[in-house]
Amino acid sequence: MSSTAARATDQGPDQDRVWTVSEHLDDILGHIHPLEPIELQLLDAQGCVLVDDITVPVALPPFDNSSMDGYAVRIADVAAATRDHPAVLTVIGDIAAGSGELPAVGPGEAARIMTGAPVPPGGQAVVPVEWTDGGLDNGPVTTMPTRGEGPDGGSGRVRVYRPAKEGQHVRTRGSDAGAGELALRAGTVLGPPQIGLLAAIGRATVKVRPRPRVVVLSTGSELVQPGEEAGPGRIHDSNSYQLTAAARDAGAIAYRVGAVADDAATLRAAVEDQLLRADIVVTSGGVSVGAYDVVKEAMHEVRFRKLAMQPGKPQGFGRVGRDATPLLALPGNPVSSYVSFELFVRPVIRTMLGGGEIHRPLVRAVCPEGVESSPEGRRQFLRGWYEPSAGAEPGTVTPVGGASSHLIKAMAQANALIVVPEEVTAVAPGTDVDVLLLT
Ligand SMILES: Nc1nc2c(c(=O)[nH]1)N[C@H]1C(S)=C(S)[C@@H](COP(=O)(O)OP(=O)(O)OC[C@H]3O[C@@H](n4cnc5c(N)ncnc54)[C@H](O)[C@@H]3O)O[C@H]1N2
Ligand code: MOO
Repeated sequence: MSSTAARATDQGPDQDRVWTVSEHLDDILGHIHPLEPIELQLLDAQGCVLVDDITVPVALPPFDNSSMDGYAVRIADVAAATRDHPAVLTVIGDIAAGSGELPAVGPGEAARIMTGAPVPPGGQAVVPVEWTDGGLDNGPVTTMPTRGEGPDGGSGRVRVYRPAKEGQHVRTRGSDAGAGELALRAGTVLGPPQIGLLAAIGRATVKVRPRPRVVVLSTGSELVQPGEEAGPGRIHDSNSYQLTAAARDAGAIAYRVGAVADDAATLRAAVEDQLLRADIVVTSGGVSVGAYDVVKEAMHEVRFRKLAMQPGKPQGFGRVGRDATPLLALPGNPVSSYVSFELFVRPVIRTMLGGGEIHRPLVRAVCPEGVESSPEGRRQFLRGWYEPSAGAEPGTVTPVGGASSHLIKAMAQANALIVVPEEVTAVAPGTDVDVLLLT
């Protein structure tokens, strides 16, 4: 063993011990903190966690406004209106959404008003245009005559066929939220409706914990980029794509770095180059016991260990560079790297985000087929297809493909991981199992 390799392994009498999944996760999360808040433009804050309570600065809506295209009227004027005996009112003008100057509606008068337009002084209710003749003196209409035809539709008067109640079709000032009311609580994850609310109350920016920036590097001289021909003995680099997509899915900003060849100096330089834009570095491959295990060779700050899990036995974790950026070194087998991401990298991203769920949901489900064998002493994560049940009963889960960690197609056909505990070596058909949901 070279001196570099000696430093790269957990030290002491314990160095060959096998770590449990939770010990490794706890060790990692013990070094991870939510990122420092920053002020972001609204759309850049999507999916981020709000740092402060946000209050409504001015009432929402800010003024009484119409919820219908119609006529602003006085109640008394239309109280006795019927189809046979309509109220006939003088139309004094148009009020469009955005109007600043409002005509006052006096007795016997109506103002044509559009949805969202401010209700004018004197206007006590809005009668929808469908309750009127639209000013055309030809019975009820279904739409308003357009602007070009004049506010009164030609006659200067409108016939109203139904009475209206005070405030009918008027959305009052503050009916959504009053000034000073709590709009969003600190800790809220900003989804589309929350971003809409912030915009509605006039906020252009908001203080949130930013998305962690994850740099994904794959290692291996056998790797060829998709789109290029894979020559003899070579394969396409799928891990860097899968892991970058997984990082985005977890809420991170992810940068995929093309595969780095199995050369320690090249890998070290590539990692150091990336540190400037990384809150987390994820590598795939090069962590086992082979002669070309480059991550182990290059990253002396990383502690490499064996975990009691399958797939995903070899893992590394350390902090690199001036900012002690966390680096998670995942095994290269495609299923191993993805399962490791879900178990270890996703919680790191979610912890840095500072809110929301850290882990994928874990449910119980019946496994009608059972599991023929599972290695003793290792927690197995089998790929599965989970179907929820219609009622309160547990759903079902069916294994997809075998246990081997090169089965990329089966992984892509699964939506869950069946968790078989360390002490269980077989699952009888029809037994309940733990299932980690991946969607
Ligand atoms: N003698 C032993 N050999 C191995 C052991 C062991 O304990 N003793 N552990 C096995 C296990 S478990 C795993 S997992 C792998 C981990 O190996 P590495 O992390 O060093 O990964 P590589 O050797 O670089 O690659 C493994 C496998 O995955 C393919 N690969 C790698 N990168 C990619 C990528 N970006 N896209 C697609 N496929 C990739 C690579 O070609 C190999 O087939 O070690 C076992 N060996
Ligand atoms: O642990 Mo390896 O990750 O089984 O293929």
